[in-house]
Amino acid sequence: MPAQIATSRQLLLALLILAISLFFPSLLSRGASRRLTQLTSHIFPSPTTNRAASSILPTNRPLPKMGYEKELEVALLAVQRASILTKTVYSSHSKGTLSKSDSSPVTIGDFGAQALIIASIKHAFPEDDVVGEEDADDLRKNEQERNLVWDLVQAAKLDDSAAEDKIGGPIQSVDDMLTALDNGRSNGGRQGRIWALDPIDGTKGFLRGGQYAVCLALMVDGVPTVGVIGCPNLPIDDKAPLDSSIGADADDKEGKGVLFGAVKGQGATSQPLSKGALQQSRKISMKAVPDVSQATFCESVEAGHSSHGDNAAIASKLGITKSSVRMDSQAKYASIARGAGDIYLRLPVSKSYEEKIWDHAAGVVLVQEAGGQVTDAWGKPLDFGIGRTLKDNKGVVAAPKDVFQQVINVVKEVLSAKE
Ligand SMILES: Nc1ncnc2c1ncn2[C@@H]1O[C@H](COP(=O)(O)O)[C@@H](OP(=O)(O)O)[C@H]1O
Ligand SMILES: [Mg+2]
Repeated sequence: MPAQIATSRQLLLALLILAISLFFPSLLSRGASRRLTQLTSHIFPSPTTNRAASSILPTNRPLPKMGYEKELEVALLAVQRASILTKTVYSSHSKGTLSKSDSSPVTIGDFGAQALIIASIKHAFPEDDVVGEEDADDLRKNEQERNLVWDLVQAAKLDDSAAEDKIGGPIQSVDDMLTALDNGRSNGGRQGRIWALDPIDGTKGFLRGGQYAVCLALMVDGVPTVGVIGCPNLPIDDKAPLDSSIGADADDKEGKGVLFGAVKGQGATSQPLSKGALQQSRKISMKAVPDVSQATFCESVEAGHSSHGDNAAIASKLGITKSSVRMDSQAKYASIARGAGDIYLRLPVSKSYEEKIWDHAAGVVLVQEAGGQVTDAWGKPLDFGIGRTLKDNKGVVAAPKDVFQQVINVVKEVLSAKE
């Protein structure tokens, strides 16, 4: 009761000061103005204020519902279903690999997962655009490959029929499958709702028997807003230690498969990536790093994707003596978001390479919502609104907010020394 009286008094006081500030702004001292901000933020807490506090202190309370519930649910189910397909291909001997025009590999798993996810999005949100990594050109030319993908697409189903219905049920025909694949050709942009999809991120890891991820993000007016990542080969246990074996022992399926989700302003979660209904998710957050020299940093397995030499120089300047954890795909973002690792370094190898939006959008939402910060290697915000690539950015650095500045200063030092 006394608390209620105090709150209504505070409310009256805030309204009074607000009225003065509107009609007689010059009468308001800086102190009164600060008090007004404190009072209003206490009485009407903003989602951002809540997020900053909750990202440091993990809690088991359910996340507040503040919009994008349907987008998150559809994305989680779509990624869950596509992951069933990718797991089938992962465990089969032949992965139907083709070489793309940029000589990077693509498998029947990439095509099948993209078709399933885009069909789900178009069922739930027919007006939305999709920037997908793949298209149907190769499948239209290659009947054998097309039939293999069609078999996979028909076989991948969620156990829960209500969940299947939410994402539109099975794709009805080969033509519908090809159309779904081709619906990923959007050029992206700054306006409206655009999904960024990487059906199998870390294809080289997928082929090697390492980590890979099914990644989907909704961007609203160029801002990554919903992010979902399925990691079939990561341990379910958020607290499982992250060491160099993470990218190598993926054959052992016991206790593996995680589905991560995040919505801007609402925090990030993980849950097992099983075939059944979505499970109770756990809130995840980045680990506090009181001493950066004790941090665990992650980098690509592929030296062609991120400069191992520059990453090592940065780690050494930060006093980090532990060797890096190398793993493919956005499993790196997911791993630091749940506090298994701390820092993700992706220093550019080639000056001309433009990072693709589908390689980062989902991971960025996850890390930001878990209490981290992500920029390019020069500390510039990543601009997802200029098209299919991050053409105004070079490289990527992700770290907990508390140590971010310290890390980016060293990254810039190492980059400047090379200029
Ligand atoms: N020269 C390069 N520099 C940076 N990234 C590159 C690259 N060549 C390819 N990539 C991207 O690196 C992604 C994999 O990242 P990682 O090394 O973190 O696993 C690839 O995604 P796909 O595997 O979806 O093609 C591809 O888009
Ligand atoms: Mg990728």
